[in-house]
Amino acid sequence: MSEPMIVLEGLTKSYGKHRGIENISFSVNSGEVFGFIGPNGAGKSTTIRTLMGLLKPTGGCASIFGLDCGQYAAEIAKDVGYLPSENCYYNDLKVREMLQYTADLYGMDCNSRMEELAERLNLDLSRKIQDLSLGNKKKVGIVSALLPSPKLLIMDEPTSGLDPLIQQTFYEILREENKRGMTVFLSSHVLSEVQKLCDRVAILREGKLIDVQSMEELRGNGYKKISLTTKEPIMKGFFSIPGVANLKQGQECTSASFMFSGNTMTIMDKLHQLKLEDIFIEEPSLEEIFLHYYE
Ligand SMILES: Nc1ncnc2c1ncn2[C@@H]1O[C@H](COP(=O)(O)OP(=O)(O)OP(=O)(O)O)[C@@H](O)[C@H]1O
Repeated sequence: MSEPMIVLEGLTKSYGKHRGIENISFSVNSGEVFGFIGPNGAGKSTTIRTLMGLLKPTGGCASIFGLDCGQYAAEIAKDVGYLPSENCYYNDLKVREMLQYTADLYGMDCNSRMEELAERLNLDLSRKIQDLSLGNKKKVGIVSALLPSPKLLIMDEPTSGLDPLIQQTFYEILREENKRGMTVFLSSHVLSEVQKLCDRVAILREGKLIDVQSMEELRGNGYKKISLTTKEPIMKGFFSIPGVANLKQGQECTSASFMFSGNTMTIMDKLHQLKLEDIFIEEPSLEEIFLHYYE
């Protein structure tokens, strides 16, 4: 069993009267790719900034590498690559100079890695930061976080603003780095992204942790998505049986879609009673599995 690399215990941060995050507890193991997911305003950035020691918690505590995040922020930062949700750069610098500055901070010679990452992400090292598009600025942040080959990578919404092809390259890079031993903690409000990359995911809503699940658990919860049309109207309450969720019926009552988890024979018996015109039984997307968390 691998050691926890990040531990949050009852972590709370309020901004005066405004809620930030409340009583968040979970841990991220060494070697994991861990997703942190929630809609806008859920508290992802607040949590990450607290982990980086940029915000002081108003309750609870957090540690990275066994060190308290507030007290040992500088010590921790030596082994962490961090991509904030919004980056502030020295606009006058060229991309290469900016990245060299990062390498110097870590006291490392990262030239060949800089060239390689920039080439893969299609980032022009000779341009001035101020002339870059938002997406290209994001790439500077990504390269900067990856540059020192940190033990732990913490990224806040890394792919927002990146075009789909570059996103794919970014996912490849993360997978390779993870194989070589880098632990990854990333926040996102895009489930498909988390689905592609992560081993486990923490689900956040309105500042509170709702659940922590492995991708296998999420996938293996047995839900099937069933959509059907019938030749005759379906009676009201026909699908009021255990295991049916998110039922939606058409106005004419000749179509229905729902999620089902339970005994296959029970639902097959039910379906058998209908004069079916068409039926689709599919694996639901993560979005659909997650829906009930946010309803
Ligand atoms: N400096 C601040 N002062 C007051 N309230 C804040 C401050 N920063 C964040 N909040 C509040 O804390 C809550 C969590 O915000 P946070 O930015 O952490 O969420 P998020 O999940 O990262 O969302 P997004 O994806 O939109 O960045 C929100 O209700 C937000 O309004």
